[in-house]
Amino acid sequence: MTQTTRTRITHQPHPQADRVLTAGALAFLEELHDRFDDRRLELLAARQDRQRRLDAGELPDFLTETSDIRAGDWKIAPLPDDLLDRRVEITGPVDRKMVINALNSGARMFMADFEDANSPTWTNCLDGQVNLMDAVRRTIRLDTGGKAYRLNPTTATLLVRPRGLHLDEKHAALGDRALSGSLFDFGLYAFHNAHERRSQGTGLYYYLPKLESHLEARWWNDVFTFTEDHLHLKRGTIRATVLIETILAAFEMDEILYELREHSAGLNCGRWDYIFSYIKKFRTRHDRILPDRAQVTMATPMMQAYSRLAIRTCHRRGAPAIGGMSAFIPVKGDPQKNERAFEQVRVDKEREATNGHDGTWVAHPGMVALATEVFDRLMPGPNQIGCGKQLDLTVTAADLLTPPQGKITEGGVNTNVDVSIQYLAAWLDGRGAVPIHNLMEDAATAEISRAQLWQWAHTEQRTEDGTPITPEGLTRLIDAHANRLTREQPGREARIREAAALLQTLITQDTFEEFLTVPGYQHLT
Ligand SMILES: CC(=O)SCCNC(=O)CCNC(=O)[C@H](O)C(C)(C)COP(=O)(O)OP(=O)(O)OC[C@H]1O[C@@H](n2cnc3c(N)ncnc32)[C@H](O)[C@@H]1OP(=O)(O)O
Ligand SMILES: O=CC(=O)O
Ligand SMILES: [Mg+2]
Repeated sequence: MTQTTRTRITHQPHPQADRVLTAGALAFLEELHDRFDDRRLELLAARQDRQRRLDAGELPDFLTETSDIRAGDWKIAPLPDDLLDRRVEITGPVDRKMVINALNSGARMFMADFEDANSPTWTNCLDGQVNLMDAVRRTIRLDTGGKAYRLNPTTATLLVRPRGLHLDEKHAALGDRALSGSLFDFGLYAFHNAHERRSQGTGLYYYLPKLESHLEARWWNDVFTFTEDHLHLKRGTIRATVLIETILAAFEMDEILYELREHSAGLNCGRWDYIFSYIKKFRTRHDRILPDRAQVTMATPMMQAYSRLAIRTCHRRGAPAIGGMSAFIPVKGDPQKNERAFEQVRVDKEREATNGHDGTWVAHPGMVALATEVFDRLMPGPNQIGCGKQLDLTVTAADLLTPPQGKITEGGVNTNVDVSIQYLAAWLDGRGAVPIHNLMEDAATAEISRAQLWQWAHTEQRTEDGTPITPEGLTRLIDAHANRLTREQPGREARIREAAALLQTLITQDTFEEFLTVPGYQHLT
């Protein structure tokens, strides 16, 4: 254990810790912690209070106390030039090779992810900061022996997604409290890159994950304002796109934009966490059960209402509404499956562009050209903010809350077990995004799988053929899948058993775990 200013770093030194955890950077993190961490914990407690009310039967609705904000005529601050055209955004973990590949991918934007796509090991989190510092300075390189990675002359604009409010950085503590993962990721990127960014004529651009209310947006806005003052940055140097990826935030889109209006760069439809949040918030309600994960597509009325409302809300406020991630990725060695994957992505992107989204997300460089072609064809200008689409739309609470029709199938149950074990095993290995059955899987998609298993077992659902879904039955299924996976993946038995044990606890315990990454983090070094 080493003592550095007031912050205790409780892990063996990272080889580049001297670059990242400088005295100045730690002092800044301490300022953020002292000013904002009590409020963060209060906001997390407020989430629990809200959950208790939902468990008692309350349903979300648009807030009465903020109706003047929804009715009012206001706009977010004008967008900087480099955030006007965001037609294709690639996302990926903060791994060095991925950062270079994503910046070179031809996408307009790259969201470097400390959240869903990152397994927050100490190494990954500190490596990520080093990689971003080098990317901002354009010195990032990698030689793998077989290949030399360098930045192209033209690269994507960088956006950074810090961890959500629920995650701690357990390797850095102040007093008896771990630092907030959000403030750690946000603060280090801001501290090390603000002045470089300013000298390059641009700003610090972020994505904010998993917000559940406009009060959480207010917290982030206060963090931004303090940071700008502290680092002597002009107001609005920091701009953030908020992911609308919880069912509760869908009822507060205007309010979230309003709170962040000096710092906003719009909203994004984070569809996977949105589905997870719907399951989580209504976990005990028999009238809100979702069918198999594969059936909850963006074409369903509930998901269409959410995406169209995001577009309408953003465009009334001069803000971009970015679409979401199709989980289809290129399929190697099977041209037919590959063609189907591209077709799925094409349909998804055409739906988004036609509805009025101003850009979209792709998971893989192989999908950049396709998504760009769709948006070039259907979005002639840099964005669709003034296009008038969705402006006459009315979305009711029922539109957002009515679950899509569909079935729970034996295949759906098996897929959820299989994907959950495989993803957890990868995450525990330090990989936060992986291809499984030719789909991109990350923390958000895996959350859907494990949350469905808990909900189906605890609300006594049956598959379409009448088989009851029970904790005991799921335990047997987890064992069977774990046995098969250990045979298929020699050398990984211990990890697969660890993942299976974690999954079993998550889905058989009486209480629903808020995030799988919270107990999972206890297993990570
Ligand atoms: C719900 C949400 O939050 S979505 C946002 C969070 N999720 C993500 O960001 C997932 C991003 N995608 C990925 O991580 C990856 O595409 C995966 C894990 C799904 C698949 O990765 P791989 O198995 O490595 O794919 P594949 O082998 O086809 O990669 C081919 C090349 O593309 C690169 N690549 C693949 N995906 C990406 C990406 N998102 N960004 C940059 N480079 C990428 C690989 O590094 C590899 O490079 P190389 O040829 O130089 O070695
Ligand atoms: O972060 C994105 C999502 O879909 O979840
Ligand atoms: Mg998400």
